[in-house]
Amino acid sequence: MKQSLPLEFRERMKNRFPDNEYQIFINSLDEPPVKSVRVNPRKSGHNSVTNQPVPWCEYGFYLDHKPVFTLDPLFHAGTYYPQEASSMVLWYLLKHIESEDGNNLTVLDLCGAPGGKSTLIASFLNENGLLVANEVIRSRAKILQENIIKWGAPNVVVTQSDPCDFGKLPGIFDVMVVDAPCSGEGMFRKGDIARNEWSVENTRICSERQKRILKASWHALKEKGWLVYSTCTFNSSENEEILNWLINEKGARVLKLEVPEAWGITTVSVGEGNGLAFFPHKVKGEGFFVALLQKTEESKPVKPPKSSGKKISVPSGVKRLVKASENFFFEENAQVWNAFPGRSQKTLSVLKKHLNVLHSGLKLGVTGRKGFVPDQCLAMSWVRSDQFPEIELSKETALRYLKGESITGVSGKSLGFYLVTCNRIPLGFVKNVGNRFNNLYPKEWRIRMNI
Ligand SMILES: C[S@@+](CC[C@H](N)C(=O)[O-])C[C@H]1O[C@@H](n2cnc3c(N)ncnc32)[C@H](O)[C@@H]1O
Repeated sequence: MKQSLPLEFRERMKNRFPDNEYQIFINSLDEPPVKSVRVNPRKSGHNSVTNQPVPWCEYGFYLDHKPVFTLDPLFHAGTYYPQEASSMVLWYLLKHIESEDGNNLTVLDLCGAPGGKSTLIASFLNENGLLVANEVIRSRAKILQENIIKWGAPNVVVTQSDPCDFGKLPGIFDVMVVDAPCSGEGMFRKGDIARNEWSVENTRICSERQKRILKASWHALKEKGWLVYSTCTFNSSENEEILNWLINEKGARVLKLEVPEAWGITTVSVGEGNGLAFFPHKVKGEGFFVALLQKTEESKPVKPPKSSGKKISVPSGVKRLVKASENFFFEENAQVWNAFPGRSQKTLSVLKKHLNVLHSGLKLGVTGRKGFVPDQCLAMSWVRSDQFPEIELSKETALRYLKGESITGVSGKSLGFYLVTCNRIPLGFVKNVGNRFNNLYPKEWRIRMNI
């Protein structure tokens, strides 16, 4: 039995709908949440995809039941991401931007953890695009980093920085996604936490925080750049009011978005355009609000720092680890090798100057006393070349591998590193040391659940 809805929330929502619709809306908040996943188009093999597509996102699917994701090796392999269906509408907005500006975009996901929107953007961008996935809270930034690595895209930078730090990077992003921390009214079906934490005062605090985040980072958007602003809440102080504030304070233009009626999305007029509101009694998804805005102000792009001019010699064995290695630049730091898309090298140097960069591109491995040790990031990457022999594991053995156990029952293999797979999808590395296969799966990613 869920906790009852806050009285003041009910009062506010009464004014949004006619009487009979209000009751249908309220009843819908006691229904179980809708289950959905978004698959990774660069890694096949997801076994729970249904024939019920999410209409506004090419790779989104509804599920009839919620599997225990932790017990599915393909979840750990980054073949899909459990994502709430309404928030996948970001795909539809990115399609709109693509129709005007193409797909070679530099995108910032400012409030990124745990990574739902970031992995969606990483799937959307082509190889010339760049995503900066940021999260200000350190522990959450680590989760974002893990999910990004599992997804396998080479053109992503993960940062842990305050929105103010992005203000030091004028005119750098074509698109900025601000999926703002909010009062979470749209999550009322998911449990009691959002209901318990809700208060009128909290919606006010959230609204102020949202303005602060936007004010601090606005400079980072290019002139004519796009802002995707979203929350998972219904109240206007965190939605329409924020858009009006952006119109008045920043001269932003709110786009008019057309959506098919069959989707059940409500358009809410703001300025010369509209926001899209997702009400759970009308759409198959949770409560959500999103709008697309365009910056009209001038923003002089920041100059990249002068390159050190230092050319390093990259061992051919390192280059061979990556497909189309000519498109990457390779860096070595304290014996750790990293590859990053050459086209975005200058942007990366700007980011490194002002932000706390946790991850950039593709960590290949470490050259130690006993030779090169490949990194987990390489196992997960979709630009890894076929340099490592594979060992296919059953689901049971794969789960034991993901718990950190060493692999047994494999014989007749030469010494060295192997990529272990399940359904031919890579999970990580093992090293055959003769009498056993050492498990190289990162300790902090291990499954702790009983299997
Ligand atoms: C709605 S969640 C983001 C969800 C994420 N975009 C996704 O799709 O998985 C909002 C995020 O904003 C972060 N956050 C909280 N306070 C913040 C602040 N003052 N500035 C920037 N981000 C903040 C939270 O830690 C949280 O990860």
